[in-house]
Amino acid sequence: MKNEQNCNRPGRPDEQAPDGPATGPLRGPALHLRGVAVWPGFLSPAEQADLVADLRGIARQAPFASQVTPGGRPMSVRMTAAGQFGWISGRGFQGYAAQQPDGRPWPPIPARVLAIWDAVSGSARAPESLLVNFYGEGARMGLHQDRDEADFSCPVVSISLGDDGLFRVGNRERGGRTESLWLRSGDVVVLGGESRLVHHGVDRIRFRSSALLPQGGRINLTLRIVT
Ligand SMILES: O=C(O)CCC(=O)C(=O)O
Ligand SMILES: [Fe+2]
Repeated sequence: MKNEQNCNRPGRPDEQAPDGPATGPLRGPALHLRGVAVWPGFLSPAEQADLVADLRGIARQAPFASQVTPGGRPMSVRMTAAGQFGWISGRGFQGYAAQQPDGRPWPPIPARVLAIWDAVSGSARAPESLLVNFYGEGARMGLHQDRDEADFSCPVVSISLGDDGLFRVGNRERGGRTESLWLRSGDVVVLGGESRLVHHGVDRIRFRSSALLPQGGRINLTLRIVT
C-alpha cells in the first residue's frame, strides 16, 4: 500500500551549506559519489563500540541467519533485523516481513541508530526497518537496486562497522560504468533523491582490517521506510 506521506522535508542535510546545518549533530560535509552521500568517519570509535553492543542485543532476540536467494543460491552475508519489518528470503520468495520466521516480532530499532537517521536522512518519517548484514571472510553483495520499498522519496541510510568494504556504485539503469570506494568502520552513506535507485553492491571486504569485531568481518546496517 502506498503511503500518502512522503519523506521530503525542506533542507535535506546534504544540501545545506558546506560548513553544515545550524543545528544537529552532522560532522563535516558529505562526499558525493554519483549522488550517493558519504560521511567518512561519522561515528567515533566509542560510538561504533556502542552500536556493536546494541547489535548483540538484537542478535539475542533475532539471531543472524543465512538466507538463499529466490533462485535458490545461498547468500554469503548473514542477516538479522530490527523494527517493524525484517527481510526474509528463500527459494521462490523474498520480501519484507513483519515477523521472524518463528513468528516472533523483530526487536526494536536501537535509539542510537535512530539518532543517526535523524542526523543524516533529511526524512520527515521515521525508519520502519533496520536490516543488519554480516559479511564474514569472502562475503560480498552483488550489484542491485533497493526497490522493494513503497516510497522512493524516502532515503536509505547505511552504516558501516568493522572491516573495510569495497562499495561499488553504478547507474539507475542496469549496466554502464561504475565507481568504487572503500567504506570504513564508522562511515555513513545515504542513498536518496537522485541516487535512491542507483545500482550498488559490495565487491569484497578486507578481512581483519578493523579490530572492532573480535571475530573479524563487516557489519552493514541499513535503515529504510518500507510502506
Ligand atoms: O553493505 C553495504 O554497504 C550495502 C548493503 C546493501 O546494499 C543492502 O543491504 O541493500
Ligand atoms: Fe542495497
